[in-house]
Amino acid sequence: MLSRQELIDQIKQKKSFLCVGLDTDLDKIPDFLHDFEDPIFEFNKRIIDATADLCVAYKPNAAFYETYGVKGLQSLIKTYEYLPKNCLSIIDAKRGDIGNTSDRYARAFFDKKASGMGFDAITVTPYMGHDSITPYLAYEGKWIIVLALTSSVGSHDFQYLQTNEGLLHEAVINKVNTLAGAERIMFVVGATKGQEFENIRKHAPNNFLLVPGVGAQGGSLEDVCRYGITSECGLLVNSSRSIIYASNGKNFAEAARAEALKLQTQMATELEKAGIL
Ligand SMILES: O=C(O)c1cc(=O)[nH]c(=O)n1[C@@H]1O[C@H](COP(=O)(O)O)[C@@H](O)[C@H]1O
Repeated sequence: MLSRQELIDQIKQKKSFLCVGLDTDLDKIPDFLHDFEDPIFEFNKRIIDATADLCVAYKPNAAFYETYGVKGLQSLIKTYEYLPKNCLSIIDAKRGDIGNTSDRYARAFFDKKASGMGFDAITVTPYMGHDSITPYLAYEGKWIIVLALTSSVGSHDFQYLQTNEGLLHEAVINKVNTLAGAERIMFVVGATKGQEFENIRKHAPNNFLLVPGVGAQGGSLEDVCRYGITSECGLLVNSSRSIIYASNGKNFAEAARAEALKLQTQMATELEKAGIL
């Protein structure tokens, strides 16, 4: 489990705020891996081995495992076990439900004794309000990563609606920040929303932001950092497909490392520019 200070220390040590997304798809992994008993785990293991010194977080997306039923869950549990302890482990589950159900989701992903998984952090949707978020806070030291302004095309459908408390995503950030401090709460802000980070930082000056959308979705790391980076970095930038599917040949792990290294090199420059290194 990584505390906020430990996460910041890792970022400085590795000169990286990269999160590698493990959106592992049996249709996209190299053919030779299908000869293994657990191709998903074999793929993840090699990606992790190839990138662990370049990133500070891993984010398996639950959908890519649940789609394969029991076997997929077994691959997810093995992947969780394999994740390096000096990296933040994020389960991208995007759950949201009434209190007692949220408590079960929290237990499923946070309580290793119950499920075999003890992730450090979970992504949560805020739509059902505070009682859909507080059950996760009962798990001491775990992070809750709340969707605020997503990278999706549909983000305009609801997230920019004007409310009495400002734009809906602003209201989400303000309300959720009353539930717990920045050592427990992060927000998702899509990299495709580079121009929005200045405003987001007005509402979330201290929170870490999980920023997906660099790579396959076209978001720019430079744009994100222009207003998103803080004196403690405050960013975890995720990329999934552009790293893990850089090649589908025998060299896929080396190709993934090369892509991760490109991002890590840019991140080191941004950390220096911000005076963090
Ligand atoms: O919560 C997320 O991680 C998330 C939020 C968001 O606004 N946009 C977004 O793309 N994601 C996730 O981030 C990952 C992005 O993957 P790539 O586009 O392949 O880098 C996927 O697992 C998405 O589900």
